[in-house]
Amino acid sequence: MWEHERLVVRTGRRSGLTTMVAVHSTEAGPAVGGCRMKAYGHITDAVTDVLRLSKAMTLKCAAAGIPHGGAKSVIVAGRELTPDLRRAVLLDHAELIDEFGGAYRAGPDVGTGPDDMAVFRELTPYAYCLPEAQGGTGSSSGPTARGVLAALRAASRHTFGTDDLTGRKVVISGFGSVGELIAKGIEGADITVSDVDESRRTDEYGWVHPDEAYEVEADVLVPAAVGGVLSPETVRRLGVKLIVGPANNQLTDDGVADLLAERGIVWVPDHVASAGGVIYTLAREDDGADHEAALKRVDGIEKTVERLLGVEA
Ligand SMILES: NC(=O)c1ccc[n+]([C@@H]2O[C@H](COP(=O)([O-])OP(=O)(O)OC[C@H]3O[C@@H](n4cnc5c(N)ncnc54)[C@H](O)[C@@H]3O)[C@@H](O)[C@H]2O)c1
Repeated sequence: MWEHERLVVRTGRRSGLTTMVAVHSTEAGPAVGGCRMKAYGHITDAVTDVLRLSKAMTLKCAAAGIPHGGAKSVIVAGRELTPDLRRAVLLDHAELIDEFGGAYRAGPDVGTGPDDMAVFRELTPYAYCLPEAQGGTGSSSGPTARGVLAALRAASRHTFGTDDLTGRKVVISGFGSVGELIAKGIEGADITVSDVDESRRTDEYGWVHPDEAYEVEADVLVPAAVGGVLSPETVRRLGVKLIVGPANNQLTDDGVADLLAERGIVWVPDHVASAGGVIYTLAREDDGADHEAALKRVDGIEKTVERLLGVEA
């Protein structure tokens, strides 16, 4: 069933590259969501991604109690763009964002960052997270990681009876900006990380090949790379008790949640665990909250997860 308000796919007049915006819902308020820049095998894969991600943003805002709807945008491009072509496609995309007249407001996502948001701002006011030097809140990775750690505390109390993870084994799949901050924020645990990018390997933590990350016997699994990692097939092979992480759309379909429950594996929905970035950004940039007050709102994810799992306070 078609449940989105709007999907626009456009060939950029400067770059010749395809970009798209999907607005899932503006019922609760203007729709917010990141702009993903990524290579896709086929254009239909990008459309599927933008539709799923925008819907997840509606759920994320609702679970976080934010008066916004969900949207997402995609720039179909790999990492090999020249600086000129990158700028051209960003300007093309900014033009498209602006046509939504504020119904869609963009932030960074995989493949884009604060500098790209500054390029958007040249053509539209509807971009968050500009670099701090330009008056924005910059990367949201820190608040996102903080929100995951808050979710992890509540979920650990539910699963293990304590939020002290000393001596427990934790596997983090995706050792990027959020994954690394999560690793730093977990005290006393035996941490193993995994990434498709071998250059991310470090002596500080154990290392497992990405193909095996979902088979390791451990207490906690933190999906911090890409979506679609929890399928009926992977769930059968999982050797963990708790899953909580920032990757968006972790399940290949909703039925996988039932399979996890059948196996007694606790899973914190990603739209709850990964909301720290959007909570922080909107608190600072829309509501004028200061850094500490915005972080306090991010920490509210702990209470949300307590309620979700029925944890005794
Ligand atoms: N940064 C945020 O504020 C934020 C907010 C909400 C959700 N998320 C989600 O959290 C996840 C991580 O975000 P990030 O900002 O750290 O991204 P990132 O690009 O910095 O890191 C992702 C890492 O995952 C690795 N990777 C890619 N495919 C992989 C695979 N199949 N197996 C293992 N590793 C793989 C990449 O090499 C990279 O190091 C993403 O799914 C993102 O959508 C991020």
